[in-house]
Amino acid sequence: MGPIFQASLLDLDEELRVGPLGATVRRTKLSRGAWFDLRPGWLTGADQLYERLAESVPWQAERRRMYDRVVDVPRLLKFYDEDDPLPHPILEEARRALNAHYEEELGEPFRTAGLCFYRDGRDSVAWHGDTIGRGGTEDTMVAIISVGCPRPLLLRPRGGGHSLRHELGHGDLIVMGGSCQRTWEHAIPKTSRPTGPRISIQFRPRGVR
Ligand SMILES: O=C(O)CCC(=O)C(=O)O
Ligand SMILES: [Fe+2]
Repeated sequence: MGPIFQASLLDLDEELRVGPLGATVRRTKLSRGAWFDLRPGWLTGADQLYERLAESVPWQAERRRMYDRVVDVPRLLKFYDEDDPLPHPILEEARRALNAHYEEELGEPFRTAGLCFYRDGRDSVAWHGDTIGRGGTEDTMVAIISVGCPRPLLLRPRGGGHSLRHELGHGDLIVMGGSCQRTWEHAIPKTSRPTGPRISIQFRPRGVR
């Protein structure tokens, strides 16, 4: 059993399902050919998904070399490669729906699913772009579903500049596209405010990390 997420009362009786995309998706253009799409509340009944993922995903604590030190990665991780069964059928459905909406523009399907578990406000992801694979040299897309407690996702132009802040709430979808991974950076900052757990599910094309 992971950290407790206070289920949103409104959500409790709702069926777990993905909503429509289409005209409900709002695109914001950034500089240098980057953009992001937002679809708040794409997943309804998301409490069930949060609970299942928190309990049943074999979460991994990782350590990474940072210069001359080895440090704990400040979040738990689990990567599902393209042929791995996803840990909940709604994620297969979400990926199919994302592909129906984005595949033509993306030029290939979303295939892999990376999961992150932010246990509390001390967990975070530092400024970065997903530049492994196609994301480093060409336009691509990364689609993220957020469940659990809201956390802000920050975006800033690579090399510095004003950052944009979007609170990603329970069931929300954000898709970063165009040149976003190589010309902009994103982060989930730490916070000292009491913050419950959040799980993010990132769908990416083959090879992008
Ligand atoms: O948790 C998120 O929404 C972002 C995660 C992320 O940027 C990554 O894993 O590359
Ligand atoms: Fe990322």
